[in-house]
Amino acid sequence: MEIRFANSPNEVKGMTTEALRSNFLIQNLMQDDKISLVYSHYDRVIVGGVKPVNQSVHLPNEPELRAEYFLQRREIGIINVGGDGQVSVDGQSYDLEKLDCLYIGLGKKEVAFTSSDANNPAFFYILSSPAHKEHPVQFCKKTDAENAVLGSLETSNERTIYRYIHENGLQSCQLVMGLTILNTGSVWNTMPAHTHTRRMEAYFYFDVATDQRVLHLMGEPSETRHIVMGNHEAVVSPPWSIHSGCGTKNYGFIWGMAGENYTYSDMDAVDINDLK
Ligand SMILES: O=C[C@H](O)[C@@H](O)CC(=O)C(=O)O
Ligand SMILES: [Zn+2]
Repeated sequence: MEIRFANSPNEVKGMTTEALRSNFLIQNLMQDDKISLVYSHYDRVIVGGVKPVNQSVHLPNEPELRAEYFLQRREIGIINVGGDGQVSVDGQSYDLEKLDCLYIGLGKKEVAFTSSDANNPAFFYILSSPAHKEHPVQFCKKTDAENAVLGSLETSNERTIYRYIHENGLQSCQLVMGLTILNTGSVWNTMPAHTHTRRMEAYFYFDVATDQRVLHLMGEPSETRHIVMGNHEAVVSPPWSIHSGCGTKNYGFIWGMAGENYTYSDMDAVDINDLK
């Protein structure tokens, strides 16, 4: 598991493209029959990806956690962005089709991931944060998630937001998680942008065509930077940073947060005219 420490806004201002990418961009999350994990010191969130092909892949107990098992003091949200797959939790198996979500609370010991078809494997994106109370395993299909249509074609940001783990959905200690899908012809996410210093956020872009890219925007509203991203890549947004993106074509992304509060709508909006 890769460990990444936090950066101050002043440090980030002076970063080169390469430094921005090595601190915030997470690549190669989906590797055949492997689990990839990055531990971020922003709210101690772990970002990961699992692509089981020919065998089941287990959630390991990472030495850095100094725990008896991964979820001893953590919770985890899982969303499948690939073919049909299964997640088994202490022997109980759950079927996850594309864009279904599973929440696993603190205390569960054995978590394993499998794909139904090696020729069309599941791609599980995972996000884990520290937890202090046990919540049961909860499952949500995309069709059952609370959703809201935002933006317009006129401003190239017509999109549907699906909320899975949140105040009125799957219950957690601090994890908030869902996804956003842009309509054809819309390329902007989260514009107007916002910050929420109470929570960090991570984005994972999916359904980005191989010959297309998303220019992800980060930084303080008056000091924006961009990171060019491809399919199945994640990016960590510090609590003081905007997180927004513009694609060369429409795409989808999973967002997830952890931190001080649990309120999806708690955002400090940034006026487009104030961006620099
Ligand atoms: O704090 C909330 C997050 O930034 C995202 O949910 C925003 C988003 O998906 C969008 O506007 O498209
Ligand atoms: Zn946000």
